[in-house]
Amino acid sequence: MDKTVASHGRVDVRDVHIRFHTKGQEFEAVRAANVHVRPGEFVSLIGPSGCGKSTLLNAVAGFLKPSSGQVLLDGQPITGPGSDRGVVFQQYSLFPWMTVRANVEFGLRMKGASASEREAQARTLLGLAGLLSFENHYPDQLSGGMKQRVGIVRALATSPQVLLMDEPFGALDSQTRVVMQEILTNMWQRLRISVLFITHDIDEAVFLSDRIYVMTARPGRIKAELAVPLPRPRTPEMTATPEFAAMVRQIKGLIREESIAAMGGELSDGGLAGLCAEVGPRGVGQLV
Ligand SMILES: Nc1ncnc2c1ncn2[C@@H]1O[C@H](COP(=O)(O)OP(=O)(O)OP(=O)(O)O)[C@@H](O)[C@H]1O
Repeated sequence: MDKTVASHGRVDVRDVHIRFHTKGQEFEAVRAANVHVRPGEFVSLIGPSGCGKSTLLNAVAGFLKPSSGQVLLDGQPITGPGSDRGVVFQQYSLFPWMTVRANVEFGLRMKGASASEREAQARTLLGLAGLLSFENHYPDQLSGGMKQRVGIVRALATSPQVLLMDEPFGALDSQTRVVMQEILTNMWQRLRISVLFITHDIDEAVFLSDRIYVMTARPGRIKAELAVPLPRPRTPEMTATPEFAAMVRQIKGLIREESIAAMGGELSDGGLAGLCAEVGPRGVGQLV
């Protein structure tokens, strides 16, 4: 379990276009996206609401097929969901009638692992997530942060090559969220699994990631690819460094342009400046 160098888990999204057909109309969600996750790398996708982040992640999960282009895992085309990819969503998806440990063991049971294998794997991962003393609790006895930790542990239990996380901390309060980021970065540093992570939170993306892809407003294209210059292991103190602040500022600027574009023609930069003069600086922050 304690891997230092990952040899599998390379994700290649090559020139992917995703179009939906609704009510007889074609709708382009993702255009010509190229995203790569190297084995053991932590990569985030960030962009304005509705730009196609979840759509792209769903293509990697195998929940939907791109209209064109390729999605590969370790060089093999992804044709559907598989146990080589663990998925964590914002909504907790635990079985309420099962204990924490039974939830974690579920995927292993499906794969035919023996009771002793299941128990050993579940207890190792629950220990890493600081949840061992809750193994016999039921989900409704846990806080939101704990439920999401169980969700992550459950996704990791079958030893996937890649962890796909769609706004996993989006439903948590800001303090819990920060603690969850630390727990996740510590677990990732220990396991070195490849991660593709979606977030709206720029600080979160910078703190966790090796690289960040910034997407444009719809149809989602890759606007920028940025390497995070912070060393590993990451510590909370790093969020107070000039490097961290500079990266956050850079991404904020990139997303701001796209958020304005996503809000349509009625808001130009000039129009926004007029609005800011009326509502004061707090109004600007809310728009970004
Ligand atoms: N199955 C679908 N059928 C039709 N349209 C869809 C479908 N799934 C997503 N869309 C549309 O595709 C666009 C991209 O959606 P997606 O959920 O991927 O964006 P997102 O960047 O993850 O958004 P958010 O940050 O708000 O979660 C949206 O306009 C959405 O309404």
